Amino acid sequence: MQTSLALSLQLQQVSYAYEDKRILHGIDWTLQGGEITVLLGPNGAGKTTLLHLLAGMKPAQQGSILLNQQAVHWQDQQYKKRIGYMMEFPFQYPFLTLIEMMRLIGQLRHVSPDQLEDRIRHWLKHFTLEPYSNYAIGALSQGTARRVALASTLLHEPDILLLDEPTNGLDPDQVIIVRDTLQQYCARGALILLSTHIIGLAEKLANQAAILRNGRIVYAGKFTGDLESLYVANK
Ligand SMILES: Nc1ncnc2c1ncn2[C@@H]1O[C@H](COP(=O)(O)OP(=O)(O)OP(=O)(O)O)[C@@H](O)[C@H]1O
Repeated sequence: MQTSLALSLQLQQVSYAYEDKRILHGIDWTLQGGEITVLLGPNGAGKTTLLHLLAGMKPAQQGSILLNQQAVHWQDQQYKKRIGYMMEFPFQYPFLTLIEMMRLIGQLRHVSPDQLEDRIRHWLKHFTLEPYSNYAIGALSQGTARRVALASTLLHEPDILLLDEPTNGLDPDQVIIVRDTLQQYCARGALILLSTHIIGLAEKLANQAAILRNGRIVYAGKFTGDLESLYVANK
């Protein structure tokens, strides 16, 4: 993982609209490496749109995104190499086997051939996916497919992880594994931002929260303990 002591990701006056429908309104917000931040907000608040902008899937229409104080272009390949983005509904080729798909993603993310097999083995073991190695992706349960998506996201060792509702469909054992994995990954200096509707997970996982309502950040900062009250108080 490429880690820098002062990893920071900053949004300055970032706005976005779908045609004439304004979704994000002049967002100013800074995220730091070595921290897990949860992004909370009601359905339609703009969480996924915000993650898309940070992942470089589309450009901010106004404002800038800065990595370590340097503005980044949304198509900057050096920036994208550092990003691991897991979508809410990850695209997976249903006809490839699990191992074939991980090899494909590893190659697309430029993992060197001499490291790729070791990393695949590591993450398959970590997420108890080994028994499914030769299953077609389309035959996996929702929770198993989601673990595959997370393992694939980590293959190129990104130092910025953006995760859209990563624990949807996982059983409690797997939620705990994902939580512990993200905490260990963060301890290596990574910057982790995830959206979730599960307050209990957010409380156990993160120490930073942001609340997005109607395209505006109404709270951003540290929290301890009762996140539900903080959420309700920031309407
Ligand atoms: N491609 C699109 N074209 C037009 N409108 C869109 C598009 N994608 C999202 N929207 C609208 O933008 C708004 C914000 O959507 P977004 O998915 O970012 O919200 P969200 O906070 O992630 O919601 P949820 O919690 O339901 O996943 C919603 O009103 C949605 O309908």
